[in-house]
Amino acid sequence: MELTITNLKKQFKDKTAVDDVSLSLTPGVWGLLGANGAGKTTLMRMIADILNPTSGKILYDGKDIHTMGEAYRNLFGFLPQDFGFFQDFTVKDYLEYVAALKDVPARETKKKIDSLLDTLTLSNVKSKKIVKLSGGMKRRVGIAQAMLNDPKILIMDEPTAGLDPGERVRFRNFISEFSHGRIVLISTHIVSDIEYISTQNAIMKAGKILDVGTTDELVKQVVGKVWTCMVPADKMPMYEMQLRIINQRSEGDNQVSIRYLAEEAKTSDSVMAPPRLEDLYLWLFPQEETSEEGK
Ligand SMILES: Nc1ncnc2c1ncn2[C@@H]1O[C@H](COP(=O)(O)OP(=O)(O)OP(=O)(O)O)[C@@H](O)[C@H]1O
Repeated sequence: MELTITNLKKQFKDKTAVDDVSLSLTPGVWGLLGANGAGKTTLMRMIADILNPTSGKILYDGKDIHTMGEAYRNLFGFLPQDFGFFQDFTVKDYLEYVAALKDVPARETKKKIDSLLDTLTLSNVKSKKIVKLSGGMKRRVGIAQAMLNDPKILIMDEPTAGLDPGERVRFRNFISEFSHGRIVLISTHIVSDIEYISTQNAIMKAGKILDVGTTDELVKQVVGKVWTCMVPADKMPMYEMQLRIINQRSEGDNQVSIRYLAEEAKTSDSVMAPPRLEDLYLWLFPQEETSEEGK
């Protein structure tokens, strides 16, 4: 199974949101990383066949997705970033409605919904109206609707936004298990949410794919550029000005341990640290703050 994206472009008036993207998606979890406005949502909407490319092609096992119509939609699940719910529906009614739209066979609907509600810990709110749910619960209902038809291709735009730490861990495990034999593409700002489950990552900047690789392959770019050291707390303002600090933790005794990015050690006691995907992200997107909620 393969989704082949070739020279894909989307032009909005004078803005090129997706600029000549070529990418071959194979089964596994794909992390799509990029700063705000990089073009992730636009790319995902074209893959979901709800936005027409200006030029370029998307082929599913050699067939143009535009010509596949219903057949493509049947093997597809999509969680958009802005999810317009039917707020007055109960969770169960809403999922039944989506299941009918997606042609899930009636005899399988109840079992499928119950199983998703259970996995996404929504069983005890299934009779509640969606309008009454918390943000994280609504997001999980969104994830459930995307998965109702057991999709072979699952595209999720920021699925972990609003999930609490426990929910994120469950989400990661669930997606990791689900991805066998399927293509799962996830965009997120929360790098740690995909770093350990992604088979491959694609890094997007200004409409282009900068790099594609496993987490281990990609982080090689910042080997030798991530450092840790201890500094006196009262010197922190100076270090904050001079260094690209990724993390800091007060260690008591007026000491702060810091993790920073630099071509070479900037203090005599700095120790080189093994890089993480977040380090690479910050190296590539220096102005971008990563949201590490839930950590
Ligand atoms: N319908 C549209 N009309 C005009 N410009 C658009 C439209 N949709 C997106 N853009 C622009 O295209 C660029 C890419 O936007 P897109 O939403 O794809 O980025 P993103 O990587 O998903 O960002 P975010 O993480 O903030 O959602 C942005 O500059 C955005 O303003």
